[in-house]
Amino acid sequence: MAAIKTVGVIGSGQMGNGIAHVAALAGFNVVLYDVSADRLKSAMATINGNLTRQVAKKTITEDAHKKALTRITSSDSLDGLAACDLVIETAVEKEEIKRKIFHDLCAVLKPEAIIASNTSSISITRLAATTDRPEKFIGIHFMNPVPVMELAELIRGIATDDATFDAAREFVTAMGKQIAVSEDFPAFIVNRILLPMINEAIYTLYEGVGNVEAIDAAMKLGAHHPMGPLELADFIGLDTCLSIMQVLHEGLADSKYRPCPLLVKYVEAGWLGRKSQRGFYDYRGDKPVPTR
Ligand SMILES: CC(=O)CC(=O)SCCNC(=O)CCNC(=O)[C@H](O)C(C)(C)COP(=O)(O)OP(=O)(O)OC[C@H]1O[C@@H](n2cnc3c(N)ncnc32)[C@H](O)[C@@H]1OP(=O)(O)O
Ligand SMILES: NC(=O)C1=CN([C@@H]2O[C@H](COP(=O)(O)OP(=O)(O)OC[C@H]3O[C@@H](n4cnc5c(N)ncnc54)[C@H](OP(=O)(O)O)[C@@H]3O)[C@@H](O)[C@H]2O)C=CC1
Repeated sequence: MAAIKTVGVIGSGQMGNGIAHVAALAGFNVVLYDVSADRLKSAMATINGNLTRQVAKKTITEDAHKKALTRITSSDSLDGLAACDLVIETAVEKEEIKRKIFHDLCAVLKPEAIIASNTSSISITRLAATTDRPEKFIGIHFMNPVPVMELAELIRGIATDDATFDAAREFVTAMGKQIAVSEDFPAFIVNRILLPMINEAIYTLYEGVGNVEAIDAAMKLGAHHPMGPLELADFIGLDTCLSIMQVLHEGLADSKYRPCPLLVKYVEAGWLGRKSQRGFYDYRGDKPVPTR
């Protein structure tokens, strides 16, 4: 298989901009695509801001910052991804949206290109089956924030061939990440363990066992988690948390994965966490204020 030089990233949200940032720093050419030109603009500003912070902290040089930026181009059309050797899909955690993206992407992509999904939970085998190249399809699941977290999970679908797995492993290693290989079961390893914990924290709030501050303080100070579970849920995005719990609940058919009704209510309200300025905390003022 030819070496990966140009990487496409679909979706320029928090994961998409993080993957583009780290891939460009690692020397890959990156084409960042999103349906919204405004989103692309703000993603480029976020990447520049995060690179600037790394320069200030002396983790990268100013030259590396400048070079990384020149390696990233943005495109508001999928046609912009035609020359990519690898495309990583990182749009919202909704299967029907991902299926449509893969359908449209296959029409423009060269036949030898690899397609990866950064999905948090959805079956790689099922997503691969919507493409014209299931043997060249793989799950590469980065963690948030991508520039900071050390891990990426690699998930093979039933048809993923060895050459694709090896190329993905090489790519992730070049990005400076460690790998955990997961079988293709709902939510893989990290989210199979992490999301039920977050969902349980929301039940703890729903049942009045503790308020937002008490629950987060308990897990930060009592279990040394870097963020409390409700703060982390806001950071991930409550829509994404709910989608992952729904995939676990449906995919494993076990009531222990039932999404907490309070999580459903927050998502229905459009209170999605940090990205919408309100979730278990309200981020519109100087300091986050608990909403319960
Ligand atoms: C849902 C899924 O599918 C899977 C997932 O990703 S689940 C989520 C996994 N992620 C986590 O669990 C994150 C848990 N939280 C943490 O580890 C930490 O709170 C954190 C690393 C995010 C921030 O740490 P902190 O100490 O509170 O903040 P801060 O001191 O400002 O930042 C620590 C470092 O991260 C960097 N950083 C923080 N946020 C960043 C961002 N969004 N982008 C780039 N760099 C960032 C900072 O520059 C800083 O770098 P140095 O160590 O070089 O100084
Ligand atoms: N948040 C997290 O902690 C993690 C998330 N993930 C996974 O990564 C993916 C993205 O998550 P995240 O970055 O948090 O989500 P965000 O909501 O931050 O970003 C999603 C982006 O995708 C865009 N988008 C929506 N529809 C399309 C489309 N049809 N084509 C292209 N772009 C589209 C959105 O645009 P608009 O807003 O205009 O709709 C938005 O810019 C999900 O699959 C998620 O499960 C994986 C690891 C960690």
